[in-house]
Amino acid sequence: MQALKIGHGYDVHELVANRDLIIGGVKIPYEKGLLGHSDADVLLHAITDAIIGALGMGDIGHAFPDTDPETQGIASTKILADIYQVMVEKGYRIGNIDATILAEAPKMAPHLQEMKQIIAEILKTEIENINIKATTTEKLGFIGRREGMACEAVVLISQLS
Ligand SMILES: Nc1ccn([C@@H]2O[C@H](COP(=O)(O)O)[C@@H](O)[C@H]2O)c(=O)n1
Ligand SMILES: C[C@@]1(CO)OP(=O)(O)OP(=O)(O)OC[C@H]1O
Repeated sequence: MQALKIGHGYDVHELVANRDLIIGGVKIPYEKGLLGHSDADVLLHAITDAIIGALGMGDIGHAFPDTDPETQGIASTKILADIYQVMVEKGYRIGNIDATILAEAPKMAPHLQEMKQIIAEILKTEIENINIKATTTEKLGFIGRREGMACEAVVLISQLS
């Protein structure tokens, strides 16, 4: 029987002026962007953390410390691609991913298909295996006040036969 493993990821970044808003590898037009040591792609970080979690290897900050000057401004597509390689070397492939972006604005819906395409390409899986959705928090809390965004992701990985 092929072994299945599940992982969960959660990430938060602050919204600030003079930063690009990059989510799921897509640059989204908006008045603010997410702050981070990397490009602060909250969706890719949650997915990366979910894969790392499924592999039982800790978290994204362990693999990519935010104190490393070498990775300042790194694209999170690169981080996800690196973790994908680790996953393959350990003998696993993606089963499916389900992720939820928590953001009051802007609308993510017009960009979800492109995000899924980018993620499916990096993880060498069918686009049908990737589900991404978005919700507001009904103007409540730091997300509702547009001070930041969060993302949750779950991933199933299965052993290569
Ligand atoms: N940043 C967002 C938030 C939500 N959406 C889409 O709008 C729908 C309604 O959101 P509620 O939080 O009011 O339930 C939701 O189903 C998403 O499709 C979005 O695109 N971007
Ligand atoms: C990705 C890393 C590394 O560049 O930095 P940030 O962009 O600050 O993102 P965070 O979600 O705090 O995750 C871990 C970090 O080590």
